[in-house]
Amino acid sequence: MTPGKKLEGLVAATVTPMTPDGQINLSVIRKYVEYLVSEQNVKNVFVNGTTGEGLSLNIQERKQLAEEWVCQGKEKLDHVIIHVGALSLPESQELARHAAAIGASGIAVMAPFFFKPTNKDELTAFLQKVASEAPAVPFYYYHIPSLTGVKIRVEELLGGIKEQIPTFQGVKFSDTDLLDLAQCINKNEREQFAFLYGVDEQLLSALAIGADGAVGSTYNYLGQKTNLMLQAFAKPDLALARKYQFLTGEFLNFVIKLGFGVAQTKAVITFVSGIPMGPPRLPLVAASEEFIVKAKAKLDSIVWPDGD
Ligand SMILES: CC(=O)N[C@H](C=O)[C@@H](O)[C@H](O)[C@H](O)CO
Ligand SMILES: CC(=O)C(=O)O
Repeated sequence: MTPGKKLEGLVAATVTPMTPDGQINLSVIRKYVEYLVSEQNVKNVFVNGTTGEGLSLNIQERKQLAEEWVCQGKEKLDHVIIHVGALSLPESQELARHAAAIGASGIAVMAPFFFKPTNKDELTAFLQKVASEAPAVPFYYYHIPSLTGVKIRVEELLGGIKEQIPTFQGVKFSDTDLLDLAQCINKNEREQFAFLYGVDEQLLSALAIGADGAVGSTYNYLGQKTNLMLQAFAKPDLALARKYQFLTGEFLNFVIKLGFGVAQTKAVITFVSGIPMGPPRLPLVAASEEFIVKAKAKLDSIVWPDGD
């Protein structure tokens, strides 16, 4: 891992491999790391988040997964970010201390979502109590209002945040409100925060407004294609960049209509990578055979540009 390097480009939100009987399967993580680096050209991971079913795992499992990712990623990955958010503050603090102790390159926290913070000060207080347990580890806020129900605008949250949380380093922004994202970027130019977008199907729009990169589930299997989109955008060859976004969007639009969530993501990564990611944990249920057949046919049917 490369400490101090600003987080940018693509970050894969990893799934948690499970055995058919529902235990976490640490044994495939070494291969998973190799696959991401060599097949997808993705060198950053976000572990135990939404895609990783982090909130469906117990503390012990979350620690074991964090350790395995840091250990396997040490030589091969640039950043291993561990999501340590939890409903219970002491649990979240324990996970933050653990992530620091094992040498994670960053930690992220989503807003607690059963009893919810109702304003910026309450949310900041919670985040501060977690971040301060890992005083040498870059801290990211994970904004995902569609799942947490916490709709406090990030623009508002960021005002003065460095004073409260000196390790604050950026935001994983999983919302479609690009006005909020734009204001965050515009108002925090001096801070060197990383803004990582989390709605993969519209990443290009976020790049246009200044996002530094992206964290998402689809970079597990569309990472290489999305990297070509980033290159086209940087060139800039907007027509080519749009072509990539249209095509990744064509796949996502198709699977979203079939019903697309973490279970289906696990199935897609399994057939693309050949690594068995296993079933999800209840209340999620495994993707159907019919979904797998249709999704695979769709992905195979897409004709990608040459990329140069
Ligand atoms: C709600 C959710 O899981 N969002 C993911 C990350 O934030 C995305 O990567 C989506 O899985 C992706 O954009 C496909 O809809
Ligand atoms: C998508 C994402 O970042 C997550 O799974 O947490």
